[in-house]
Amino acid sequence: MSRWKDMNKDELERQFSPSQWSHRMSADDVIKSHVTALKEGTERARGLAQTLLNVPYGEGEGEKLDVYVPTTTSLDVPLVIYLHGGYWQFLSKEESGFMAVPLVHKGVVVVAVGYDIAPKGNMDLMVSQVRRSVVSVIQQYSHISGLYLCGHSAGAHLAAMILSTDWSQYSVTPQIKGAFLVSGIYDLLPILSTYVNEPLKMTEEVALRNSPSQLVPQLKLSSSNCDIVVAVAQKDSPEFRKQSEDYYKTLESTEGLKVTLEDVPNTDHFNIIEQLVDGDYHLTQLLLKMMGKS
Ligand SMILES: N[C@@H](CC(=O)c1ccccc1NC=O)C(=O)O
Repeated sequence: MSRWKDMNKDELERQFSPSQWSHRMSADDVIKSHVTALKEGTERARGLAQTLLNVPYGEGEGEKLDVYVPTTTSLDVPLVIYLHGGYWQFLSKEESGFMAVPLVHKGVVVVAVGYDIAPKGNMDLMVSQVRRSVVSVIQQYSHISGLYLCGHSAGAHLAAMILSTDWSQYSVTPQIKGAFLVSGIYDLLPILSTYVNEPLKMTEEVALRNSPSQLVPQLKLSSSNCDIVVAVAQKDSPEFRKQSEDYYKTLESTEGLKVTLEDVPNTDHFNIIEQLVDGDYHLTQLLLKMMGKS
């Protein structure tokens, strides 16, 4: 029996307000500091790496991505696609290149994908956009040695939706070697009646068809060779932690999937991802190891 169904609206909204659970700062300050950290990290990456900014992956104004390119003579060049968080209604690719410095330094291409956040975009559109961005990336970068995904929060949800795609409707079938799902939401039903859904305006039907927890059979068909890391912050709220634990358990009990749960000590919902600017951070090391670049 899920706990969220027994909660009143206030408690549910508290559980799904990550900023209220930080052990480091007040709610307002942790969000301000998060945006600043991501912006500064992205500016630094744009200064240090070669970049291709605003590359279109579709016809829409918001269907653009940024590429951070390593200078390397190696033939073994993995590529990681980063999907930003922000509850499908905040942030953009403009502050999503922050993780590129340590990765590009090790010879990894980093792609930060933009998508139309709410209220401009809705859930179906965002999922369709990020799926098309993956197709576009593999068409443009056919020489890479491996394709990886990393997503934070709402971006981890979108990454899990990519892993759960029936690619028969697309021109190519991406082979995703690994996925890093950081502090994600995998069951959208609990947020339907909260403030998070106000700009999204999801119905129950929309929430169900866009919940990775409902799509595990498709994930098994499409992504059976993918290494999946489900990472969660020690200081994430109990309901956020439950989302990761439940999704991990469902994947883990599905035969043929390689999945690990990383409970990252001393982190909250925000610095669990911010620290990817640091090459020595546990998750950076794990990501590099997954790509054979540590
Ligand atoms: N109301 C949410 C806001 C939030 O999640 C957020 C806000 C701005 C930028 C990013 C956010 N979340 C995750 O990246 C919270 O309580 O944290």
